[in-house]
Amino acid sequence: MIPESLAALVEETRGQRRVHWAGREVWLANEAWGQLAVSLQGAQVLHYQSAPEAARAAGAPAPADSAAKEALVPGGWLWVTPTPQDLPGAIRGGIPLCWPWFADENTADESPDRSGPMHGPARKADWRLDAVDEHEEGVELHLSPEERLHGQLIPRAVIQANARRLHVELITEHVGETPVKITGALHSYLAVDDAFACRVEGLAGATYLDKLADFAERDQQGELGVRGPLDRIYRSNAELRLDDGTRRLRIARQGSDSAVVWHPGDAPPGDTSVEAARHFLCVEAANTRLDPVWLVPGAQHLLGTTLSSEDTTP
Ligand SMILES: O=P(O)(O)OC[C@H]1O[C@H](O)[C@H](O)[C@@H](O)[C@@H]1O
Repeated sequence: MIPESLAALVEETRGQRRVHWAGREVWLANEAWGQLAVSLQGAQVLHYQSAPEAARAAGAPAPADSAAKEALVPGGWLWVTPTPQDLPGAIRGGIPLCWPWFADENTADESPDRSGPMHGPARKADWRLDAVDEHEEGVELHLSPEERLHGQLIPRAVIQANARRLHVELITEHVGETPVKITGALHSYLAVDDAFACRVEGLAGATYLDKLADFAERDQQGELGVRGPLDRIYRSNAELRLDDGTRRLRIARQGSDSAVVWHPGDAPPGDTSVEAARHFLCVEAANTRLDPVWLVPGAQHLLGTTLSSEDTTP
């Protein structure tokens, strides 16, 4: 579910190409296996739609969103705001890479006054496409930041897309001399019919920190039904299912013992209308204060997420 100007660029693509959208350079693919859009700002996947999903979605009506400058076009597993911030802001939507910290959790390690940017510098930085590995079944992209973002750590991103799944990896390599603590997230904005009619399965019985209640620790009673604003960090490495009543998305995570579920309710950030916000739910593969990673010199950490549809995956 992406803005119609981006959807039009994807539809007009035959094979692969680079375009400019919302002031960012964006790599597009429209292939037999499906569609993919990746912004080079932040190595951020903006859109993924498998060919089987496209066939099912054809003809679905666009959701009403009169407040937006342009309509959100249905289709795909990811949501992008129709009113993105100008550069150097980050685009709200798709899968932003939060690195090397989640929210403001260990900015203290970066800046003693905890003044580092929310979710770290990676999501606003320029990344370059180091390699595109195409094959009949899909594509694999490798990206790295244009500039050093940390004195001792180097991140890189791997994005794989084919007709069955979207897989994103954020790999951190320690090239320095002293141990460093990292957190982070693959901050997936998943496209849903109605955020407040969603069910997230796989978290029943898990404990969570409720960020809307000063990080109070609670237990998840039964499966999670989203009915309003929430901002929770679940202690869980379980595979999750997001059911919005129209489709079921499977969310697997690698190297992540924290699952963040976030929706701002009827008070979304300024770059998103209330109506547009009804069509996303964030379910994030994360490392947070519950499972920070201490990287030692020479070590690597991989944070990954794999999205697949229960309808298309055998
Ligand atoms: O507005 P952003 O900086 O993109 O952050 C959006 C959201 O990200 C995470 O999900 C956090 O748990 C939320 O507390 C935060 O509001």
